[in-house]
Amino acid sequence: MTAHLQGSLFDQADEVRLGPLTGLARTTLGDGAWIDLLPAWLHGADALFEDLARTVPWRAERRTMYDHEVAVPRLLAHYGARDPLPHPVLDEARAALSAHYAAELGEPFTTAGLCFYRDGRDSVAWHGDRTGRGAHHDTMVAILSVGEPRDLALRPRRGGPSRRVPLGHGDLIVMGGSCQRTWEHAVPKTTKGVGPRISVQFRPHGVR
Ligand SMILES: O=C(O)CCC(=O)C(=O)O
Ligand SMILES: [Fe+2]
Repeated sequence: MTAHLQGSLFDQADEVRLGPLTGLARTTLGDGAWIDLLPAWLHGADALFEDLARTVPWRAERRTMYDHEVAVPRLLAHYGARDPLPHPVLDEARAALSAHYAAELGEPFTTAGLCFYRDGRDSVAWHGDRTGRGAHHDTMVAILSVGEPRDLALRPRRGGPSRRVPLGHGDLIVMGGSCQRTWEHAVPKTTKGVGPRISVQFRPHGVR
């Protein structure tokens, strides 16, 4: 009896599953941009972190900056629309997001980009996801975060104060409207002792 109870409690804590999206709350940023937030959408986020850290074929990339080749300060992986995602709960997350935003977005989320921030020195500089259609069209980028929280910073492109949203442990943020065009986002470096974080970014076709 006792052993059974312990077993089921352990299973519950370890179970990786999504909650409902009903608690999503929208914040209007201005210039047609908004963010939707849902803290702790994913239960068992630590277990998913461990699984992704171990099983995803992480790539360390290098980029040319001016005339130097520098290491990209995070590890990366990318899954196209037809690639199997590295954990079944990510397929569920993509389907749930596609269903929830179907009317507003008008198309499904298809691709998944993954970033692994090993410690506070890993980061992503200010940018918008506007290599593709995000440059000219309203779109959405949904990000599920597991591992230790890191701040996602957001600032208006035309200038003005930035805001920071700490994201980790199964939190969901969706950047929508003109956010990729009129706002920029970043994961700033930090000298605080922070543990590793993995983010999963779901995007529609042609948005990068
Ligand atoms: O890790 C994050 O939450 C943000 C990543 C990001 O902005 C990107 O890969 O375009
Ligand atoms: Fe981005």
